[in-house]
Amino acid sequence: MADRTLPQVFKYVDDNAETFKKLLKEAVAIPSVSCDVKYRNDCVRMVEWMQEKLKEVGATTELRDVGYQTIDEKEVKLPPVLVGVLGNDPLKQTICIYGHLDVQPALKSDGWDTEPFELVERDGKLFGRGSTDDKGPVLGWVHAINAYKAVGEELPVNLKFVLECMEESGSEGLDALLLEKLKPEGFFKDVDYVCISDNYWLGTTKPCITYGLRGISYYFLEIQCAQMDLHSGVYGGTVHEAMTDLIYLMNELVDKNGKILIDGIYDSVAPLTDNEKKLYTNIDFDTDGYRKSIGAPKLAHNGDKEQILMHRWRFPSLSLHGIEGAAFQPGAKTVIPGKVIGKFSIRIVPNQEPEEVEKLVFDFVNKKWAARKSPNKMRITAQSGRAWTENPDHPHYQAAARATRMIYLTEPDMSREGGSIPVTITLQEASGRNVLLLPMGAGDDMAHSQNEKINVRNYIEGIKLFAAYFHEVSKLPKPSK
Ligand SMILES: NCC(=O)N[C@@H](Cc1c[nH]cn1)C(=O)O
Ligand SMILES: [Zn+2]
Ligand SMILES: [Zn+2]
Repeated sequence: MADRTLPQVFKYVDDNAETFKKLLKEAVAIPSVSCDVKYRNDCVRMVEWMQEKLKEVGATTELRDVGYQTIDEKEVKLPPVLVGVLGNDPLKQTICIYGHLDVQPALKSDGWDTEPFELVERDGKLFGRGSTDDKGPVLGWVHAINAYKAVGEELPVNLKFVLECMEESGSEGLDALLLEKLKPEGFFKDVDYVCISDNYWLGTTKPCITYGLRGISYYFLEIQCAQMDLHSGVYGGTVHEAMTDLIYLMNELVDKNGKILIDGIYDSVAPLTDNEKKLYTNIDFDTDGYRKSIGAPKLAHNGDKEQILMHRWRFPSLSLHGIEGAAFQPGAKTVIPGKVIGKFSIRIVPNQEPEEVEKLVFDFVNKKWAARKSPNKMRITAQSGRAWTENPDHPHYQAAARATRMIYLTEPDMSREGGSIPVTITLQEASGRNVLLLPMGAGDDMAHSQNEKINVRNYIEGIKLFAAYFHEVSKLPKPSK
């Protein structure tokens, strides 16, 4: 590739920033919320919209059926997975790119300043659900490909895409597609590297490259005391209330300092080595800025930087998320809910296995339930995905670091991340290749929260970063089998 290609690509990206924003606006306008079946057609529409974008850059695409999920004993069709292939030159490196097109739910009434599914630009930021998680980054790959095409240069790598629309809901059906269909069909045979852009910088100014994620073990704890909701003036004092039982159980799970109270939960956590300990000391992380950015009065662990990073990245944490069936709307509703479902999750870490964690949680909840001696019905179910770590000393990471330096003129931090992308470890195992997370967004993007955004700078420079990453990976030797 001629030396002037990348500057031309970067200029094209700068010159076309408005077009890239417009496309993100179109993507954000499709409310592809995976956890609510009401939006299932929008998820399918989102996948089809993206299929068109891949076709437009010349990829061959397929929508792969991944079957059904069971919701309230009903079978609901899962959105298809978009699989794409662009280029098959045996002399080039092949990168497999994964991303997701679904989003977390969002309502203006949750406290958004603007409509969540309408991308709004304000103060150099693009606000909208999915702007940073993960529609902006997924579109970034397409824009980077387009930029090479627009300046008349061949893409220096072959690409394979796996884009799903169920990531925010446990990636149902995806592992089976990857391991039982795509792998036997030979999809991974020529894959040399795997790259995912679905996380964020640690802070707001310094880019990073990510080599670890926590897994997630998500629980639904259901308690039923009656066939229907009850008037508390008529029935209060006469029934064993489901909500009272649920609050009791949920309060037994974790203490006020965040210590998980489930017996044995810390037993298999990978021990902290002296070498690993030193890593946390060298990382640039402004704990007070982090605290202020979320408006918290005080952080856990007395705000100690090393402890905060370790508890985000390499220790498990348990969060209580909500209660279905509870009167969460404003107003003094006086009902006794007949059935409530408490939702909580544990972010799991190396070397915790989901099956082992689920058993510990089930045993603990059953023990507490037996001690409670409630006549009500209790049921607990779980869905889980494993933690992932990778070797950050690999040439793939060095290539991504060179690309990052080219765009941001600074050394990226090698970081881990507290969130989860369940399919990462599956891709690592299915391909047998080095997997790398290359974040586009900043640490204050507020993914999953109110007013999610991506900075215009991160979006546009991120597209250049992806183009530079293609260039740097193309120069790597083919990894040995
Ligand atoms: N950007 C990754 C992300 O947000 N992942 C989700 C995954 C998940 C799993 N179950 C529910 N959500 C996360 O919460 O980490
Ligand atoms: Zn995501
Ligand atoms: Zn997410």
